[in-house]
Amino acid sequence: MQDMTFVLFGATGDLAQRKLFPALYNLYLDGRLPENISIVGLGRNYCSNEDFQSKVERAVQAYSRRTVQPSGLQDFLSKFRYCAFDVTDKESYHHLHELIDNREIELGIPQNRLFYLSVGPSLVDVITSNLNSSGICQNNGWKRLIVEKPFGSDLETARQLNKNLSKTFNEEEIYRIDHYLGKPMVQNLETLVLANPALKSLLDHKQISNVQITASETVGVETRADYYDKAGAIRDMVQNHLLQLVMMTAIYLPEKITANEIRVKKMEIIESLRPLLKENAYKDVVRGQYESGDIQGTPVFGYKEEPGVDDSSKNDTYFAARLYIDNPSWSGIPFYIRTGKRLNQKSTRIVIEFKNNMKDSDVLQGLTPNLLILEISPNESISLRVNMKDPSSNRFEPVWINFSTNSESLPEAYELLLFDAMLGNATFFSHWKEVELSWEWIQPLLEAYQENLLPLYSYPAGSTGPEEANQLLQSKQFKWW
Ligand SMILES: NC(=O)C1=CN([C@@H]2O[C@H](COP(=O)(O)OP(=O)(O)OC[C@H]3O[C@@H](n4cnc5c(N)ncnc54)[C@H](OP(=O)(O)O)[C@@H]3O)[C@@H](O)[C@H]2O)C=CC1
Ligand SMILES: O=C1O[C@H](COP(=O)(O)O)[C@@H](O)[C@H](O)[C@H]1O
Repeated sequence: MQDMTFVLFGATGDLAQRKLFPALYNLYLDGRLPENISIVGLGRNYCSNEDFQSKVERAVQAYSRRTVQPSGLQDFLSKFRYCAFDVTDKESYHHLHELIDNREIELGIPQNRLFYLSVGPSLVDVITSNLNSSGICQNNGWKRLIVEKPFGSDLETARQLNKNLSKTFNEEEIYRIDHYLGKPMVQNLETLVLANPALKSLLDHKQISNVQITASETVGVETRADYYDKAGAIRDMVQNHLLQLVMMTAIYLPEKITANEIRVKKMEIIESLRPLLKENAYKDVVRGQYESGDIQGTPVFGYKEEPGVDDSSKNDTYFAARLYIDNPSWSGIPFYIRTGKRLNQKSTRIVIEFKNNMKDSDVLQGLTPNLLILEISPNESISLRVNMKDPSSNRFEPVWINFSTNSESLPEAYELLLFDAMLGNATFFSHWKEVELSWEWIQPLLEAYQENLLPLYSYPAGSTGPEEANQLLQSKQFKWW
């Protein structure tokens, strides 16, 4: 891997502490960082380099999945420098430029520059245009930009943002990060069928009755009301993570293809998503907001009582939908997606339900549909549910064939994605076209929200979501798994 400078905007923020510093440390332990790397962290308040390094150390101690090794720790921390920086202040870019140049000379490294924008979406535009005008991007080496989600807040703002970014970076230099694409089980989907010929016949579309994708969380809005109350579940989770999971589930590939071809296949899937009309969206979409309740024995506030949330907020903390992919493979097979905060469990999973052509009869009592469950997080597993006859009762009982990995030994999503961006591999980053097509599908729903065409149902914290989400499936005699 080539030596480089890694510039982290938002180095004092939540994502940097909980995910990015631990990811860099784990890469360091695995010898997967460049031999010489200059890491520059930015935030508005003054902080000495020493204090910043201590902050990084505290983050690594608190959040790394690995035990911190005293031996290499000082060497790792010595790569970090801090620069007090306000994105709107031109002078800040001047100081940053000087610091980047000086460290490159000091370390004798080429002018390869990777910029990570771990800041709110409203700052992305101003940072990239200033990176351009300040000369930081007129370097003698490569440059790359990692942008966090959500990319824009609707179709128009996303298009505008992309137009502005492309004045400074071309498509190959923009890495739109969606950390769900870095989760090892999601990356596995690409080769699951290729590596397991037995699954190829199992995953015959003719045998599948429906697909369900769930990303449920027990946490509430936490300290992010300022952002979340404007975004809601639809922008925070659906436009990006859930639609990416739909694409990754639907592309499963019988043969090995190149990184670029995978992105093309994904685009084809999202392009085939049957559009929803805002007037009819209520038939296929359920949105909800949590009320007070109980999460695993602890009483919690309702959304409107959370700090920073307006007590008349109509923001969605839950979203469920039925969608169809109108291509020859998936035609007529419903995909159900759902996500929500303050639900009864933390779990991200894909469930494939198979058709059950046998009728319950005297000889076939207790039959339930076969299920293939891909558990993505917090644990990783693949399970197949089959029917076995219990000789004592002569009834069929469901049993599980289960394979699970030791999740603690697996790399975290941000580790895999940072490594790929450093290498210049964009396979598991969202191409602009995927993002644009996702917003195109979402846009009528945003309009339906605005025009009050979609009711907002409430659900108690600690439940599985609004009752209306069950009805989405009941009309076809299905239920959520
Ligand atoms: N937190 C999470 O779990 C996840 C976050 N994300 C995305 O990552 C991004 C960052 O999120 P998160 O870390 O939670 O946000 P935070 O609010 O915790 O951090 C925001 C960062 O931006 C900096 N910042 C704000 N205004 C300015 C400014 N004018 N000039 C310079 N720096 C500024 C802050 O620095 P300071 O205040 O010190 O000046 C801080 O470091 C967002 O796009 C979010 O959607 C994506 C997935 C998960
Ligand atoms: O991007 C986001 O993801 C997290 C959930 O991520 P996970 O890896 O824990 O499943 C979510 O809590 C957050 O609101 C959202 O911005």
